[in-house]
Amino acid sequence: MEEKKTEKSISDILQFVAPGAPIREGIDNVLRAKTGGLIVVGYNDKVRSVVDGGFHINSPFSPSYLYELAKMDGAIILNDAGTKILYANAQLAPDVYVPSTETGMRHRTAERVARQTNALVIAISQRRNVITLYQGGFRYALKDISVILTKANQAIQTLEKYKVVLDQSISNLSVLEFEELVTYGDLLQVLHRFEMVLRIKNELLTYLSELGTEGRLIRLQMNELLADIEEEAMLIIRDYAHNRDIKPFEVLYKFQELVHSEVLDDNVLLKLLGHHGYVHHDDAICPRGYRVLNKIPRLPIVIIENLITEFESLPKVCSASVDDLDEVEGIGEVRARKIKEGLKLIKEQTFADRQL
Ligand SMILES: Nc1ncnc2c1ncn2[C@@H]1O[C@H](COP(=O)(O)OP(=O)(O)OP(=O)(O)O)[C@@H](O)[C@H]1O
Repeated sequence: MEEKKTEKSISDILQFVAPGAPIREGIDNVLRAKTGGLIVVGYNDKVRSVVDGGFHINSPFSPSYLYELAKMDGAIILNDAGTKILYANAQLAPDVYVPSTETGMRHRTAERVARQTNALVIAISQRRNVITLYQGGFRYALKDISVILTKANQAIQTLEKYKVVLDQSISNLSVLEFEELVTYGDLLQVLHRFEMVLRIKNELLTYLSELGTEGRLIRLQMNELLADIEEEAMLIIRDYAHNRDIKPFEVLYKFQELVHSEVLDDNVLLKLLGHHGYVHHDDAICPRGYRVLNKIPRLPIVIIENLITEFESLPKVCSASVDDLDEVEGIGEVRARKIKEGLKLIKEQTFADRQL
C-alpha cells in the first residue's frame, strides 16, 4: 500500500526521475537491458551505516555509466543531486526489523533502506519491467508514460470545461455588479469554481512532474488556459475582502494551499476573505470595483486606489459625475471623462456578452 507524503515532495521526486532527466535515461537503459538495479540517491551518515563493501567510483553521473555499473550485483550509490556516482557493487544491510511489504530481496532492501535512512531509493526490477521509488514510508511505482499522457490529456480537457464554467460565472458576476445585485451566494459560486479549476490544475501538475519533457505540450496548453486566472482571482479578492488591508497574494496562496488538502466549504472561503460570523446566501455584498476599473485601458492602480478610497464601491464610482471624478487626486478632466466612457463601454460589453 502506498503511504501518504506531502504533494510537494512527491512532485520533487517525480521530477528527479522524469523523462528528460539524465537519471531517467540511465534507469530506462537498465530496464531495457534487464539487468535490474538498486540505486540509492544521497550518501549521508545513515546511508553509510547500511553500506557494506563495494567499489568507490566517484565519477560524474552519466546514463551509460549507470547502465554499465548496473550489470554488477549490489547497489549503486549516487550523491544527493544525482550528479555523481559514488559507489557501485555495494551491499546494503538495513535493519531487518524495519518493516517491509515487498517479497524479493532487491525490493525489500530498497524499502528498508528508504525507511531507515530517508534517502530516495530506486529499485529497477529485472523480471517485472517496473521502476519503484521509495523514500521514508513513501512508495511509488512509476507508470508507463503513455498511461500518464492519456490521464494528463483527460485532465486538460476537464480543465478546459471547468475554465468555461468559471468564465461564465465571472461574467454573470460582472452583470450583477453593474445591476447592484451581488449576493454572498453569487460570490461563493465564483469562488467554488475557482476551487475546481485549481483542483484540476494540481492534478495536472502531478502528471506533469512525472512526464518531464514528455509533458511540454500539455504544460503549454495548461499555462495558456490559466494565464489570467490568478490575476482575476486577486481582483475578486480585492473587491470582496472584508477590508482593504487584506493582502490578495496571501489569500490566494492560502486558498491554493487549502485546495491541496480539503474540499472547501462556504465558511472556509468566507473566512479567507476575512468575513467572520454568519451571513446568509441571499445577503447583498458590494464590490469595491477593482476588477471592473482594471478593465479601463491605461488606468494606473494608484488612480484605482484613489477612486476606491473616495467612493468606496463600484456603484458609487459608476454614479459619480465627471466633476466628482475630477475631484479625486490624480484625476483631471480628461481622465475623468475617460473613466466615465470606459465604465459605460464595459457595462455595455458586459450586458452584450450576457445575451450570447
Ligand atoms: N542487500 C542487498 N544489497 C545490494 N543489492 C541487493 C541486496 N539484495 C538484493 N540485491 C540485488 O538484487 C538482485 C536481485 O534480487 P532478487 O531477485 O531477490 O530481487 P527482487 O526484489 O525479486 O527483484 P527483481 O524483480 O529484479 O528480481 C541481487 O542479485 C542483487 O544484485
